[in-house]
Amino acid sequence: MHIVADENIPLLNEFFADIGTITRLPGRMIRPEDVQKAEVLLVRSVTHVDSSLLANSSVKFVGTATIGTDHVDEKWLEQQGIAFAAAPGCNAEAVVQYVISCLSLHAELNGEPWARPRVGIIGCGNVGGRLRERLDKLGFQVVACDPLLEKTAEGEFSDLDQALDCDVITLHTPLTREGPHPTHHLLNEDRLARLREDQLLINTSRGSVIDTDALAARLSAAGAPTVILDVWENEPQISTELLEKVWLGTPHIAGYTLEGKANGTGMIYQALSRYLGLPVRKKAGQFMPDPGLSRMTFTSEAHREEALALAIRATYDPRRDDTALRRTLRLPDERRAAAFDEMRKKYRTRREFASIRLQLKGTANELQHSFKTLGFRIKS
Ligand SMILES: NC(=O)C1=CN([C@@H]2O[C@H](COP(=O)(O)OP(=O)(O)OC[C@H]3O[C@@H](n4cnc5c(N)ncnc54)[C@H](O)[C@@H]3O)[C@@H](O)[C@H]2O)C=CC1
Ligand SMILES: O=C(O)C(=O)[C@H](O)COP(=O)(O)O
Repeated sequence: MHIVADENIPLLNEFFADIGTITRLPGRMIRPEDVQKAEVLLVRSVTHVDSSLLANSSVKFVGTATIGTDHVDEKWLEQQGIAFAAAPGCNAEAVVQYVISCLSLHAELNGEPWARPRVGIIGCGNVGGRLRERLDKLGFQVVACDPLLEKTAEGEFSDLDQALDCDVITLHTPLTREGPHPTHHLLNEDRLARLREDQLLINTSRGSVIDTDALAARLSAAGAPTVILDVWENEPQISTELLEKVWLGTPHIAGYTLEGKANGTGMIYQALSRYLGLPVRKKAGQFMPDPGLSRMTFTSEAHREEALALAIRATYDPRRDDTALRRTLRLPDERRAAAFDEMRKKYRTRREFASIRLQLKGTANELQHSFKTLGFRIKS
């Protein structure tokens, strides 16, 4: 069996070498001639999978090791009888931890208590729903907006305007252009105009959920909100004007923990195995190496806010990725897009909170509860 795969999918050999022969290609460079004789195509978010790529191919199964599926024409695949599998929720935990890190950093730099702001979560699926639950338990006031879920899911939901009125607004919708609640340019000029200077807006969904030109203009006007962007319109050719104006900008890596990426590969391996009628023998967890940082200790002297900030930041500090992305502003225009992709390709090994075991010596129960809620493991 011939498998064509994006070279940035981790653990390709470990999961797929005994299923077929793997040809690895840069995701943005996969061409019709590359897949013509392939039976299986494995991609990440940068490969557009549609009739123009697959019309003359022998591909019978497409897997994307990502949560988002806006790069795949699922309707066309279905019409052609080509099986398709994505990896829902694979890196949801990574994105949640990215947002929590941003919230904690923002609170610390503004000298504000950690759980004070009201957080508006727009899109409450795997990422937003998990974030909602965690922030609720940590004592945040959460305003959840998800018009597609509100009729079926438990819990209270609010409308978009209520979510957009919160101290923090965080976007977790898919990118959609059709249906009753499309998200393309959901945050348009009109909605962006209503945002206030005291608000923080975080986008880890897809760049096109916000209108770039309108956001750049809003950030140049008086009373602009603080903005953190992980995702951008027209990646990898992102707007340098916008990058200069946001508080933090990262190169679409919110989901890039080792666990999140490996889960993505594991999920499409499972789907392909089931499709081929093969036994599912491997799991992402078996390929996880020991983390570089495996233990931290806090004593009874530990102050809750500081201890949480320290542990969160030791695991992930968004300023590091922001600094690296901002460095690309110095490059000539023609090299910037490649540098964006290169940063993602060579992204360091980032681990999740659960990879760290905390030793708590006589600390208050409240601190233990917060650490557990965040997902750290406590050494008893
Ligand atoms: N920055 C990154 O590295 C990553 C980005 N993502 C992006 O995050 C998105 C969300 O991920 P998940 O939560 O796992 O997806 P999901 O499909 O589990 O949840 C999305 C939720 O958004 C809701 N929604 C749809 N349209 C809406 C609208 N107009 N207003 C409010 N809610 C709406 C849906 O009802 C659903 O509950 C993905 O589609 C992907 O584009 C996902 C993983 C990593
Ligand atoms: O899972 C998703 O959806 C994402 O946004 C991915 O984390 C993006 O990573 P790449 O597929 O672009 O490597």
